[in-house]
Amino acid sequence: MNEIKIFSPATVANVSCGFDVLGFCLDTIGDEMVIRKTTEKGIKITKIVGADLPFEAHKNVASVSALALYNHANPDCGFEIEIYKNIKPGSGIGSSSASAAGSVFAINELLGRPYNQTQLTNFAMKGEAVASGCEHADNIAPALFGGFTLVKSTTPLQVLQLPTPEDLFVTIIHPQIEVKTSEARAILPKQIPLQNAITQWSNVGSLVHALHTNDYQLLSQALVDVVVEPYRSQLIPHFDSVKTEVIKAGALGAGISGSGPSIFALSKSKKTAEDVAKAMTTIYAKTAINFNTYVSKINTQGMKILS
Ligand SMILES: Nc1ncnc2c1ncn2[C@@H]1O[C@H](COP(=O)(O)OP(=O)(O)O)[C@@H](O)[C@H]1O
Ligand SMILES: N[C@@H](CCOP(=O)(O)O)C(=O)O
Repeated sequence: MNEIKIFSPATVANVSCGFDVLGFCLDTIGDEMVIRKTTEKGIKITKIVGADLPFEAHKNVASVSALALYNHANPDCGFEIEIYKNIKPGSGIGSSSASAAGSVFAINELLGRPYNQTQLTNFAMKGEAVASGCEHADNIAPALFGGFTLVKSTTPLQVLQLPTPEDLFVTIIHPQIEVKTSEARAILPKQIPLQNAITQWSNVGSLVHALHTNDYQLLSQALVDVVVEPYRSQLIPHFDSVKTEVIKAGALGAGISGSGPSIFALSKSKKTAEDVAKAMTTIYAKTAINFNTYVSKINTQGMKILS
């Protein structure tokens, strides 16, 4: 095989209580990428459609992660990368991760799969670090493994795959203002009060238990973030109203998707997720802010090979 076309999914990191460790993968939103072998050695970005992103290999996260794998594998060919962006950069639904994870997934396929998902995650984290200033894996892991993931540690990298309850649906609203992950990280405090830490780790444990036991009530109670949300929600206009209205519409809970500005909500059925989308839309429709809404199942497969 000399060429591959893939669907590289959007992801929701943090899932309220799990800053930098929890994430899940989306089904209906994602980029497409075409990667092909070349006789000329090295990694080149040859086409970017849908976003204004750098072509320089050391600046684009897709080539940075691809180079990490390439330098390790030292194959006797090169690769060129085409990126078709559907996930807006700075949206909070893992735009940079989709590129960073997509390129290593595709090159691994073209090389006959020498690396496992954990090794691919490690390579992709090098790209993610260019975008966010930090090697976090909470978007990369669900993009590569699919479903819900928990990053137990990054050094050494250990990713736990969590179960996905059958009826769980996600609603996303993306108000079109850009929040750079690096900036949304810079505003966070370096230390947190002990009582907040206790609340947060009790919620992370409960959320993981709820996924294992299909306990939607516990899941709803656990979708709370007392550590990061109080700071970042100030960057997102109408965040509090959206949260209040989506709960009235039947959502189990809602929070900031990744570093924002997207807001996610989880619901127990597609119908409720669609009602939640209407509630979100009603709020932003009254403002001058452009927005997109999406309803998606959790994608348990992760990356998809299109051809
Ligand atoms: N292939 C790429 N896809 C998306 N963003 C990229 C890519 N390469 C570099 N970037 C940079 O990464 C930043 C967007 O990443 P980030 O702030 O983490 O947003 P997101 O939450 O959407 O991933 C932008 O500064 C963008 O220029
Ligand atoms: N844990 C990170 C996740 C960033 O996600 P993104 O989709 O905004 O890139 C953080 O919260 O900083």
